[in-house]
Amino acid sequence: MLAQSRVVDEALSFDDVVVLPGLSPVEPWQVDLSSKASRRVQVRIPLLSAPMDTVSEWRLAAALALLGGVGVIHRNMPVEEQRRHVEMVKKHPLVELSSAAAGEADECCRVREYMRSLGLRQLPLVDSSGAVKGYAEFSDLESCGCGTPVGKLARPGPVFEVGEEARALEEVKRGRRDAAAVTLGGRFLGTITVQEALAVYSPALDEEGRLRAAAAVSPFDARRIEALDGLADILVADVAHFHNVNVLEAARRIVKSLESDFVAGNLGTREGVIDTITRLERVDGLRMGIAGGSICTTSGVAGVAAPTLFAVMQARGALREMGLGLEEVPIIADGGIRGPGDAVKALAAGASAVMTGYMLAGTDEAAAPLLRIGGSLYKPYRGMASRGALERRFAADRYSRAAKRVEEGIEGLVEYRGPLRRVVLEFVEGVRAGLGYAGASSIKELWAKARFARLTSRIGAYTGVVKTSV
Ligand SMILES: NC(=O)c1ccc[n+]([C@@H]2O[C@H](COP(=O)([O-])OP(=O)(O)OC[C@H]3O[C@@H](n4cnc5c(N)ncnc54)[C@H](O)[C@@H]3O)[C@@H](O)[C@H]2O)c1
Repeated sequence: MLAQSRVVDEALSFDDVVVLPGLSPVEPWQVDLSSKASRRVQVRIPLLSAPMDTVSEWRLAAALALLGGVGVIHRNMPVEEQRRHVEMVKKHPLVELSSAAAGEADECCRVREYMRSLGLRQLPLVDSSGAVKGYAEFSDLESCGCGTPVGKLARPGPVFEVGEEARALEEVKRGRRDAAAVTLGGRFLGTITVQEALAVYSPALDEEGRLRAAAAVSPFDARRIEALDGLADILVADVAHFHNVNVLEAARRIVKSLESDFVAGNLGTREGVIDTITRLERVDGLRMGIAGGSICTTSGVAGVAAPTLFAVMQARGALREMGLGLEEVPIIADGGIRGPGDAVKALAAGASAVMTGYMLAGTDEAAAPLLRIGGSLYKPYRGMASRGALERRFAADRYSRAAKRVEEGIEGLVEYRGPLRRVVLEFVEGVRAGLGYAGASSIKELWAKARFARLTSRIGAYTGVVKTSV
């Protein structure tokens, strides 16, 4: 009887519920996915990368912001390095660049092959210092003999500095060139190609027209917070248990003077949210979910968890009790998002955006190296409380201190998934389809309309049919 009375709630996770279909006012492609990552930070798509050292460094953060989301740079590195990563995103060109270009000493057949694969008539050539030497013309390479240094055939052409992408795009779009080189301080950054010029971009931009970037911090790390404040759009608290009086007190001391938005987390319960908002002068967002991640072992090690869907529902209830709107303190659903279906459930429950490491870890842009094992390609992926990640933290940051003597994460591999763009487009189309089924033309409408039903058994894709399509 006592045990029974101590069960205070039912912690639903993604597999326990479905969102019910509803009368749809729009077609899926018309669904607007713009949202907020925090009180003042708008995003075009409701997707944030988790601050994990196998996932979120500047390359991924820049690529994600170009597609409309926000990357949260991890804190497993010295303060100055994390600041540089945020700066790299802020200085990044506003178009996606093909990072490869022919070197001056390369042989013509390799360059020709590369140009053929991209369908290019021209390609910038760079020297070993990263300076652009000119452009190779495909027509010249067709007749050259193999072994000819391509640099010899280079013709001059315009070079665009970061900030001049609009002009470079215009050149390429109007067909004056097939490719344009973009440099940063004279050093080659990448090439804008015809494909890139024609693609539709909706980057997430700050007030000055630079890409959005967020950074993970510990509320105890005043030096890191000071170094990143005002540069990163959002400072995202990165502790496993924000609902700790010491963490709350440390956060209380720092939030007052912050220029950047501050997202508190991780939190899992209504009480955690109420205590956080009551004690802190400013909370610009809530990072909800404890122990839901695919690499997280907290629930096994400690017996404690707040599944992400449940945690979002708890936050929504707490905000309602406090008379706060979902747009005033946006909720970020963090942990265990396996794909767009889980994201739709999190959004329907009241989240403004989802945060994921797992979905992005296998992409080209993720921070970990690509590995070939037995003919298949993988990328390492690990929890931030795994042994390897903690060792790196303590080596890189002498101010870091261990609060626990136990690991709460594993180190593993995920399958290689190609460019981030592919994964994000799949995500966006899935979420759009979900909102379409639910009868919502925007996330705000989904909050108002969505209805959940409990599942009594598993549905779909469970017939024993073997998939042959790829
Ligand atoms: N989202 C999750 O479910 C989850 C779970 C475990 C770890 N992590 C991640 O792993 C990394 C390390 O996390 P961390 O918070 O253990 O590291 P940390 O050493 O940075 O801890 C920060 C502070 O959080 C508080 N805290 C953490 N765990 C606590 C507990 N069990 N009981 C009471 N207070 C506690 C303590 O005040 C501690 O000093 C972070 O990046 C974190 O986000 C995430």
